[in-house]
Amino acid sequence: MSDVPLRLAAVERRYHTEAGDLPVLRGADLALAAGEIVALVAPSGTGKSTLLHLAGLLEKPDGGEVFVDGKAAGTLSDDARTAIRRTTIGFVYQFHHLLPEFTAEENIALPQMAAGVTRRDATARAQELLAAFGLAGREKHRPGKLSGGEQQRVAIARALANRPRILLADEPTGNLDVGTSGRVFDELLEHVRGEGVAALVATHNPELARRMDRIVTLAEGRVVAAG
Ligand SMILES: Nc1ncnc2c1ncn2[C@@H]1O[C@H](COP(=O)(O)OP(=O)(O)OP(=O)(O)O)[C@@H](O)[C@H]1O
Repeated sequence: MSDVPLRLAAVERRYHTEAGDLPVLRGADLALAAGEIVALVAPSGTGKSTLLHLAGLLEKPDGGEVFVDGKAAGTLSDDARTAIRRTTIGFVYQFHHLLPEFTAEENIALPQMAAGVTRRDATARAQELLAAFGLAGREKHRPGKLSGGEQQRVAIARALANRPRILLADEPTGNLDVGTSGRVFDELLEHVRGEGVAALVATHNPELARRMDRIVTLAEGRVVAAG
C-alpha cells in the first residue's frame, strides 16, 4: 500500500459547451497522505465537484493522471476502476442518495456485499457502524423514517463500510441546519480519523474547514494552499 493513497498530477479537465471550451482544471496537483484530512474550499463554479469526480474515478481527466494507492488510474481497465471505487474509495454527497426501499442496515450492507462480503458479516459491520453513529435501534428504519441528520449519518456510515483508504465528500452536511451540520461533521471527522482514512472534503463553510488538517483552494484551475 502506498503512503499517498491519492495523488492528482497535472490534472486537466475542460467541458465542451455551446459557448466553446470551458477549461475548469488546468494542471491541478494534490497529494493526500495516509489518514490526512484536507478541506477543499473554493468559490462556486471553480471546479470542486469536477476535481472530486476525477479523484473518485467517476470521470477521466483530459490531461494529467490520478494515482490511487500509487496506481495510475488511466492505465486501468474499466473493471479495475470499478473495483477501486468499490473497495478503496468512499463517497459522501450533499444529498444522502440512500436507497429508499431498503433499511438503514441494508443500505450499509449492500455495498459490502457488492464487494464480496457475506450478508452476515456485512450486516454485523452495518450494525457496528450504526451504533458508532448513535443510531442503534434505527437499523430497520427506511430512510424516509429518519431525520435529515440521521440520513446523512447513514450515508457516511455507508461510505466507510468497506474500510476505504480514501473518503471523498462533496458538501457532506450542506443540506443540514447549522447545529446538525456541525455535529454530523464532527462525527464524520471522528470516524474518518478513527479508521485512518485519508479524506478530501469540499465545503463552503470556513468554520468546518478549520476542523480539518489542511485547507486548499482552487485558483485558475490549480490547487493552492489556503489560509
Ligand atoms: N458536465 C458539464 N458540462 C459543462 N459544464 C460543466 C459540466 N460540469 C460542470 N461544468 C462547469 O464547470 C465549472 C465547474 O463546475 P463544478 O461543479 O466542478 O464547480 P464547483 O466548484 O463544485 O461548484 P459549486 O460549489 O457550485 O458546487 C462550472 O462553471 C460548471 O458550470
